[in-house]
Amino acid sequence: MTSQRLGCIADDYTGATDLCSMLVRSGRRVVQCFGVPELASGQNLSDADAVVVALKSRSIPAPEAVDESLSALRFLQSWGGDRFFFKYCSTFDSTKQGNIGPVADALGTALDVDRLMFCPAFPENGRTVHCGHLFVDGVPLSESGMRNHPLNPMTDSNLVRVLQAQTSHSVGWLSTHGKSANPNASRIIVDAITDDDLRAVADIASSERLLTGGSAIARYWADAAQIRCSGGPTETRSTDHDKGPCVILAGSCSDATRTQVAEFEQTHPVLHLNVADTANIESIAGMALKWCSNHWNRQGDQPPVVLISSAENSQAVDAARQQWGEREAAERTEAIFALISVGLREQGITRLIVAGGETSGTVVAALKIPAVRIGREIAPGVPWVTSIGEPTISLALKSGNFGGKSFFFDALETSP
Ligand SMILES: Nc1ncnc2c1ncn2[C@@H]1O[C@H](COP(=O)(O)OP(=O)(O)OP(=O)(O)O)[C@@H](O)[C@H]1O
Ligand SMILES: O=C(O)[C@@H](O)C(=O)CO
Repeated sequence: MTSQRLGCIADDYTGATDLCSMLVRSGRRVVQCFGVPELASGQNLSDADAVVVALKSRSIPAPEAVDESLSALRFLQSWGGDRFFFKYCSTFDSTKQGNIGPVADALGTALDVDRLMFCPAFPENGRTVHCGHLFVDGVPLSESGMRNHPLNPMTDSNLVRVLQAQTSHSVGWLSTHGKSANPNASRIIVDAITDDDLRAVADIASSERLLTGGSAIARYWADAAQIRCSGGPTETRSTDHDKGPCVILAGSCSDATRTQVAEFEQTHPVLHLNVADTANIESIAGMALKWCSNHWNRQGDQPPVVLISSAENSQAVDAARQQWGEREAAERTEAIFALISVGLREQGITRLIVAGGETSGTVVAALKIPAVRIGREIAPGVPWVTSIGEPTISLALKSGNFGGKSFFFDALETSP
């Protein structure tokens, strides 16, 4: 086995955690950094086989996404990365203005790579690509829930067309079963319906210096490219706060998270925030924190687990948007979750489960967590992680659409 190391750039926080969880499946040591670390930050990444820099670059203007991605690349090169992976969403979340095409092009130029493959498929989570078209659980992307996504509505399932709108390079597609269109194009959407297809794609791409895609291909590619594998994920179990109280913060508006919250509410306390409320955010957060501490003070056999949700149903979200406008309602919600997470840490809480990519970003930023080590997997694409630095906190950061109905119970069962 060679000692090649893998540097990854992910365009969102929970997407990055998803990628990490796939890479640890083969026994790699993986560290996820939130934002581009200072080169002299002193973080010891020397024992990592792969480092994933998580950005929040999915929905920002393309030139900014390019700058941040190139700065992440420079960091990963200085860390010692030999191969590079650009991770975006398995539903190819992007707009006509970008950012998948512009970022991939910029990384390709920086690494002197002419031909780039795009492999978003994640069969285990129902995302497949056939003849260049993306399907979610068998439904064309443009007919799936993604067509209504507030930031990146995906209204075209044909990824060749979607990517072509974002790059001046020619775009084609290729399947591992010998079919292709415009196979000499310099940007290739790769079909994959099963994990066997992904293994075949990984073999084809094994000598590439840069690959782009969803999390699922990354693991097979890392194996095929013989990326260093030091053996065994870092254990996330922390002895001093085992199984203390746990709080779930659900800011995701996805149907999957709503179903998970409803399931959890049947047996556990749930607080539904009213974001439309004109009270100031400090008093809304203060009320939520008081509600939590009341649960800690109750005697019981089990450590208490409670959930705070901001998006019980679409009416609650619509009401907040009507009151504050779309952007301000989201910012207000995020500010409330930020205050709650800081308050919870002051209360000594060391286990947090967060649903939603933006919400996870807000919580991690509020808690000033620079990086995490990856631990046990809860559901495909969602592991427990442990913060690096003091005080240590265990987190599960879930992409809105990930996990089955019982996700929060699964997280508690596998919890450090
Ligand atoms: N009641 C609400 N009113 C307005 N905005 C809300 C409300 N609840 C949540 N939000 C905002 O909606 C956005 C949800 O995005 P988030 O990325 O957290 O979840 P998601 O889009 O479901 O998940 P993912 O991006 O992981 O697929 C956040 O900005 C959040 O603050
Ligand atoms: O690829 C996925 O589906 C996830 O990692 C993600 O990025 C969701 O936002």
